[in-house]
Amino acid sequence: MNPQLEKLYHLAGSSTRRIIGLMSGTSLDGLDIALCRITGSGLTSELSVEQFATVPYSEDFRDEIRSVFARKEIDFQQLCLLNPYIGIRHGHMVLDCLQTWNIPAQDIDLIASHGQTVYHAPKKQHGLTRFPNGTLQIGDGDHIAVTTGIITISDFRQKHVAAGGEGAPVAVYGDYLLFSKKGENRILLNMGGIANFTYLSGSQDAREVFTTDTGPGNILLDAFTRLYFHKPFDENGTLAAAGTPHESLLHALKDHAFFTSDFPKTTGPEVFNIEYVRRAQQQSSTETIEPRDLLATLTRFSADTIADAIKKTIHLDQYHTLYVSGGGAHNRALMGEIQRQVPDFKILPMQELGVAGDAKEAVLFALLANETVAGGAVDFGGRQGVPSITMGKISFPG
Ligand SMILES: Nc1ncnc2c1ncn2[C@@H]1O[C@H](COP(=O)(O)OP(=O)(O)OP(=O)(O)O)[C@@H](O)[C@H]1O
Ligand SMILES: CC(=O)N[C@H]1[C@@H]2OC[C@@H](O2)[C@@H](O)[C@@H]1O[C@H](C)C(=O)O
Repeated sequence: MNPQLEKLYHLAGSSTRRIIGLMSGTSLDGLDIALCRITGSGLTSELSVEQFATVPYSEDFRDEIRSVFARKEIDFQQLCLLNPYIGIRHGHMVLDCLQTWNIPAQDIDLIASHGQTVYHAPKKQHGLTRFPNGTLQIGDGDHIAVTTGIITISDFRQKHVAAGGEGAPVAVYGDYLLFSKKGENRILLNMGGIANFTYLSGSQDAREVFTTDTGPGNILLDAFTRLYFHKPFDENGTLAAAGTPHESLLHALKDHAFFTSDFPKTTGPEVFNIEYVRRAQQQSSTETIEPRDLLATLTRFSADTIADAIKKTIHLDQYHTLYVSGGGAHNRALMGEIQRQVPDFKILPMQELGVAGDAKEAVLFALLANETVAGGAVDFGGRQGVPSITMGKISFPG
């Protein structure tokens, strides 16, 4: 037997695994690195986060990615080169963290790498009937494995697409295994560049699980804060809080097919970008709006579309607790607006469930890898959007 395969075989049979989850999302703020200890698999998985760090991307690295990010037309050589380059850079970021944490690479069983999404094209968005849903994550797993010497599982979203999904949201699998609780209806809202949520029924029945993207989270707020205030994001939402939302612009922003198409659905910066807002400004004759008022309007846009998606898909006559994660949880203007729209919900930070909100997505990829080697497919009842599968491709270091 190939010794690497043998190693993996033993790993699959052992009771506990140490897995590093890697996530770099649509905000391009950096690489989230979560070292997790996972015991068991499936609904009996027990996970503890031993270490967590976000390694910020340098402005140069961000610009390299931006040159191919969510663009229909790109320099193809740049994409070809970024695929190994991001893998190698991510590998080195892991090694640097391990050194800081004083943990030898040999003590790590697996890396679970999401990669960098560069383009997301669900059918509902591209509209080309002869093509399937499409999504592309780069930063190849072979390069991470060879750079770190650690078996790497990567490219999770393709199996989801192959099984009929849109390639996202995939956090739902880990959400269900780690955070569903008998007797409590939970909504786990993640506000990164794009916002999404998972609904976990208090029945704990996997077939009642629901997940969808809702539209923009921070992505438009970041873009206009950068443009007008030369800062990476609207810290704590203070700029938006100093402005006044503009109703006709808000109306124009919501006038898009994404918001009327059926749930579940996914989206990305291919749709929600600066040009999207500029078009809505033209449509509502608000081109000269004050930057703070624009941010206040965009904050309402995110909050309204998040609350609308929840109200349209979940029966609100029952008691619900909403747990928030992702960078948007730090934005008080956004959080305040969401609470105003679902006044009966108890809103708590993800931390209450034992995982820090900023670490959640990286942790969930570690859990997906754990399922790939030691678990199996949970039966979500063939429900559209949550295929019953395990995901990821395995890369050996040698
Ligand atoms: N203190 C803060 N105040 C306001 N916003 C914040 C704060 N800290 C982080 N953010 C926001 O969170 C963003 C990063 O969030 P996160 O890392 O969850 O996104 P992501 O994982 O890149 O996106 P996605 O989940 O869509 O892939 C920042 O770009 C910023 O907009
Ligand atoms: C294609 C892609 O990378 N989508 C991301 C993005 O960021 C948030 C939202 O859009 C979500 O659907 C997804 O990530 C999370 C981790 C998911 O798949 O659950």
